[in-house]
Amino acid sequence: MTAGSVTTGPVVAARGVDLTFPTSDGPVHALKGVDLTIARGEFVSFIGPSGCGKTTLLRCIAALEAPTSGSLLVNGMPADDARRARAYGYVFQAPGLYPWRTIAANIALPLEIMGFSRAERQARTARVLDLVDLAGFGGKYPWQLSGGMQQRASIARALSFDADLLLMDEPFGALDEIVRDRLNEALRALWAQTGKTMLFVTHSIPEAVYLSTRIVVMSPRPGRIIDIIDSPLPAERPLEIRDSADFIAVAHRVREGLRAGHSYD
Ligand SMILES: Nc1ncnc2c1ncn2[C@@H]1O[C@H](COP(=O)(O)OP(=O)(O)OP(=O)(O)O)[C@@H](O)[C@H]1O
Repeated sequence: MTAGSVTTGPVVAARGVDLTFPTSDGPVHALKGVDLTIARGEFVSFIGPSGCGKTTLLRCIAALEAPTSGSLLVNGMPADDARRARAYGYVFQAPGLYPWRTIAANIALPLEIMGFSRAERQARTARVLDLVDLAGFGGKYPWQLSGGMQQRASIARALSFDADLLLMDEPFGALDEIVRDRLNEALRALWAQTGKTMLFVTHSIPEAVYLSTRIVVMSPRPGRIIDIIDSPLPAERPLEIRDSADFIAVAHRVREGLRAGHSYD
């Protein structure tokens, strides 16, 4: 068994999840009535305008926020228990690598905290560096790597303890389009190779459509799900698939959902 893994049942089961933040300007309804079931091995993207609750939903799954009401199970257990069982790796928009540590030492940090032996840390670090195509860069410092390579290193760090679930909050948002295309291809390959469940927040329609087996379209005030699209695209996805009729049709449906949920205020 890998960290936090279970063999059956959904990875995420959310029923009527609401989250209201009390603020000095009154309550903010970050999430309202979220119902969502995510099966093992899915690649699910969350897309929607700023403030629709994408990050809040990911943070609830990670037990970094607690819903105000509703039920949320991760690997069949309360999200808090799943966090303690190290059910997930989390990748943020900024790579968040410590500049005084080498790439390998950054990746090994969670393993150090978890008490893995030195030999095990080295073996795992080498394996995940290989998975993100950074073999040979472990001895470099973050500033010696491009932005795209740094983000791959942060994905490697999230993979290092082999959780079955990867939560990614706009990991490629700050990168230029060409680098982003390459990382999208690499992430699909990584997903196919590892079979992990991936939850991915993005503002980009092409990125969501290219990557996902399902796309969750969200809308703000209150943050809610307005559409869930099963992708008809094949597993094999060269970048040129973006010119196909199926791709364009899904992108169109996502855009329509975003437009319907947009209040223009
Ligand atoms: N800790 C907090 N306290 C008060 N309000 C919050 C807090 N965290 C989020 N919010 C509010 O909840 C709503 C949802 O925020 P969230 O960050 O989840 O949206 P998002 O869809 O991820 O946005 P973005 O695309 O800009 O990252 C927003 O109105 C936000 O201002």
